[in-house]
Amino acid sequence: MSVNIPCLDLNDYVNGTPEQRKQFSEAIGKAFNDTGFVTIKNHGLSDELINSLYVQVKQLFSLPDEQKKSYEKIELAGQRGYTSKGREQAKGAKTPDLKEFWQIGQYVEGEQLSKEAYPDNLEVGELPDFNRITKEVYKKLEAAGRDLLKAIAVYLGLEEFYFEKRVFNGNSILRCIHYFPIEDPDAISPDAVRAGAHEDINLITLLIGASADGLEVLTREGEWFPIKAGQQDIVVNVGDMLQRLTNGKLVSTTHRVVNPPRELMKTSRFSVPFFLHPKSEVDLTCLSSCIDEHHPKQFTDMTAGEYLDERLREIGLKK
Ligand SMILES: O=C(O)CCC(=O)C(=O)O
Ligand SMILES: [Fe+2]
Repeated sequence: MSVNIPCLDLNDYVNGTPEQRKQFSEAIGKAFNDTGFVTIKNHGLSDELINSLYVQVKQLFSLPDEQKKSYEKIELAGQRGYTSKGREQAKGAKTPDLKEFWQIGQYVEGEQLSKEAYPDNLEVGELPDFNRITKEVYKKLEAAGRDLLKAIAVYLGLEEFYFEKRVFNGNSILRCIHYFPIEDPDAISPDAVRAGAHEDINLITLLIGASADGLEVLTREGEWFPIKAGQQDIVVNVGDMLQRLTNGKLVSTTHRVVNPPRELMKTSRFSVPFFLHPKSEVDLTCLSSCIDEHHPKQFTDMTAGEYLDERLREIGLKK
């Protein structure tokens, strides 16, 4: 099986020569056409920041369930604060994922946006450093994501800054996930997994190296390919919104997180994806440059907000 997930240097795009920038755009476009996944180095997050993030994330999930549940606001559909075990399942799956998570949304600046689309973030009263560090991580991943979108815009033949105003104050989410220990493997439903096969909803996802293996991507040949954990590089993949906008030219690749082997069942896994979303009112109608007689239009016209709403219902977070 030949799967090539290239590692690209973001510095080549941000500070590179015109030739390096062009090569970066071509390489990310090719990978997104091909597997839908790349890894990125020089993303702007130091090892120290990532280590302190994981220290905080582990502390958060080691709080008693009752305390965590005081931060669970069902009416926010999991978009802010805590989501307890058993609430989210992959689209089309019957059994919920074996995980709990905490979500942080946009720190809106310079304009008034509806509280319905942008509820206030919840702060963890017990862990002031968690709030501070996750905010820094949010901002840094958002900045890296905006640079990646510039390179992607160039690849698509759009103006370099096409995405900038569309993602400014965008509805992006930083999700801190705990895949809890499976104390008794025989007690769980046979089809229960850490994260069932799914595609991400948003434009692109930036995923900080997880604390353990388990992430797998589905190749075009229909085989599952494992992504090694614990690397300093950030894994970046295409989400359904970018696939829609590009009429399928860029592929939103299916991925999942499998359960650990039996001897590691009682261990936790932590991971922190950043889902980069546009503003809710952004139009996701397929770009006309991506439609022709060989590539007929595949998706109905929708705004990002409408699409997000539909998907949150499908995964059980919104009723
Ligand atoms: O935990 C991971 O490595 C991936 C998580 C993921 O795919 C998601 O939350 O959408
Ligand atoms: Fe995902």
